[in-house]
Formats: sequence, C-alpha cells, structure tokens
Amino acid sequence: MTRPSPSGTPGAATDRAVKAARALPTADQILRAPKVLLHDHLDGGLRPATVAELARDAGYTGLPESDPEKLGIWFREAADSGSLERYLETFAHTTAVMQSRDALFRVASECAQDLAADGVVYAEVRYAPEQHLEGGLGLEEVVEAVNDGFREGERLAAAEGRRIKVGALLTAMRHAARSLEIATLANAYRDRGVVGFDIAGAEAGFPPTRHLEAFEYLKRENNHFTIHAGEAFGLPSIWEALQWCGADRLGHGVRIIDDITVADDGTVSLGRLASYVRDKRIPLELCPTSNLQTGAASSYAEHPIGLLSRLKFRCTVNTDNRLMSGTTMSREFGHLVDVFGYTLDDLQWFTTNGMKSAFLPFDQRLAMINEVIKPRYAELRAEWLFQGA
Ligand SMILES: O=c1[nH]cnc2c1ncn2[C@H]1C[C@H](O)[C@@H](CO)O1
Ligand SMILES: [Zn+2]
Repeated sequence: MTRPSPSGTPGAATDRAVKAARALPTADQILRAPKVLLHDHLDGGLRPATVAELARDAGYTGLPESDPEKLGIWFREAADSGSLERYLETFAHTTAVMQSRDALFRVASECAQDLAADGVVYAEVRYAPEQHLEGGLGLEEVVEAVNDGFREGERLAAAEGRRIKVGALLTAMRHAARSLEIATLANAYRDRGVVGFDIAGAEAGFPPTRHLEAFEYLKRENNHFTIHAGEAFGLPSIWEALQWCGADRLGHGVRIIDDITVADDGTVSLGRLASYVRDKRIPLELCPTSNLQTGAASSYAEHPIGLLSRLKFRCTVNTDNRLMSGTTMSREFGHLVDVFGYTLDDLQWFTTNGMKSAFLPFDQRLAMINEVIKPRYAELRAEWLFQGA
C-alpha cells in the first residue's frame, strides 16, 4: 500500500505529466508553437485589404469586390470549386496588383510579418517571377523587390519580438516555357535570399518532364527543387517528378495514397512508388485545406495525412494559399488536432519534418531544430507545471 504524500498520491506529478502529454493542444498553444512552412505562395497569401488598396493604386478595375471583408470571402468561395484549374483562376486578381516594385515589396513584407505573427519561425515562400513583368520590371528586379520585402518583414517582426527566417523559392509556370530561365535565375540568387526552385500551375496535361532541362541544369549546379506533383493528377506525375526530374520534395504529393492499399483487416501494403517515397524520406508538402478546395481530398478527417503520418512518411503541414483558403499554419494544425487528436508531440514531429526538409544548409536546419523548435515545444509541454492543481 502506498502512503499518501502531503501533495497528494505518490506519482501524482507523473500522472499529470502523462495527462498533459496526451491532452489536445489549445488554440493558443498551437498559435505559440514554433512552426515551419515549406509550401506557401506569395501571390496566394495577400491580405484582402492589401489586394483592395493595391488595386486602387494601380487602377486595376477587375476585382469582383472592393470591400476587403467581402473580397476575402469571394476568394475563399471562388477557390472552393473542386477543380485545380478553377482554383487557379483566382490568382489573376492577385498577380494583377503585384506588378510594381512597391507592391511586391509590400506584399513580401506583410507576408513575413503575418507568418511571424502566426508563430512561423522558418518559411519558404514561392512565386513565379514571370508573372510579375507586366508593369515593366525585369526578372531580377522582381526577385530583388521580393527579397527586400522579406528582409523588411523579418526586421519588423523581430522588433515585435517574433523572429522568423524567410527564404524564397522561384516558381516556373508549367504551361509556359520559361523554366530554364527561371532555374538560372534561382541559381544566380542562391546565396541572396533564394533557396530553391519549383514548378506550379495546372498539372493535368503538363507533366514535369516538359521542364527536364531546367531540373537537369539545377542538378548539375547542386541546387534544390520541389515539384508540384500528385495534387490534381496521380501517380505518373509523382513518378516523373522523382525518377525523371529528381525532385527533392513533392509539392502536395498527396495522391501517393493511390499506391497504398488498406485491407479489411487493417493490413497496409505499399506499392513500389509509395515504398520508394517512404524509404527515401521524400518530404510531402501536404496542404489539407487547399486539397479540400481542389477536390484532392473530401474532408479533413479523410485527408490522407492521417494514414501517411501513421505510416511515418515524411509529412509536413502547409498552407499553400492563405488568402484562397482563408487559412494560417495555426488553422491547418487546428483542423488536424480536431480530427486526428494530434498532441504537441505530433505537431513537433510535423515541424521537425519540415525543418529537416528545408532547403537551408544543414547546420542551420540543425540549429533551428535544436535551439528553437525543441526548446519551445518542451516549454509548451511543461506549461501544466505552472497551472493550478
Ligand atoms: O496548389 C497549387 N497547385 C498548382 N499551382 C498552384 C497552386 N497554388 C498556386 N499555384 C500557382 C498559382 C500562382 O500564380 C503560381 C505561383 O505562385 O502558382
Ligand atoms: Zn502550391
């Protein structure tokens, strides 16, 4: 028999520690938890009020709404189409107002500040320089405006006590034919704010191999790239992205689920491609809300991230387009906590996966994991210590 101790039964502290570890994180804890974001589009993350103001300044009359609140709702509803092609149509309005140095600088600065306010400590934000030339800027001027904006946003966030590091990914549009030029641009700016390359846009009909020259060039340069693949189109797109193009990561990659079967008794079997993705620790840049909008998944609860995480694929959680999805990293985590019961340990696992998969030098990734992510999660896990009995 155990003797009661003055502070309760022996082991009470341990019991509370166990209970706390199993508890669902609160919205406030999720917000304060350090987060890593690898898949976020600059032209998909503007504040609605900024879109409206920039449109007014630039004399762009094509916006469907001028009131910021209604405009934010419009973007979300228009993107809720169930098709990637229709989802992508909404970007005509954001890119239309991002055609000057000032506009790009402002959007990039606000992006860094908004992510920092959401608890993001490291982000890779992508955009397609070729879509920002209509106002007369050259490709280099576009990259420099965005880089300068990110640096300004980082400074302003740090002044508020929220430190964030932002790297740019340069995207080439897969329906266009400028990928080699954009890859060359990414390589030229690799030590000046640009950490890698990507291709985006409609997937069906535009396989990654159309841009093989760009990928082969980057491989020869020992540079990094991710490819949007396995979002609107399935396994062949993922296979090409990995085995023909040599992608370091998969943008979405959610349809890898098509190569996994779960038998009635719960036995899981992986096909050759799914095995390869898991064995090689290929990072999946999963974007739950965006996938619901484009029809790649039918509900949060049924999103493949649940199974893929259980099977220990290298899953990361991302926003894709905060404006079109009305989301933030905290909201994405919140949805997953709601349906899968994820704990702080699970959120730390996604975050560490993100940091391990970043296109940042290894020493910096390690320092971010050991000096920032682990200690801050540890502190969140210990909060119960300071709460009443
Ligand atoms: O999820 C996406 N899939 C494919 N293309 C996308 C996605 N989100 C944004 N884009 C496109 C539209 C943008 O204008 C472009 C560059 O950020 O990338
Ligand atoms: Zn994307």
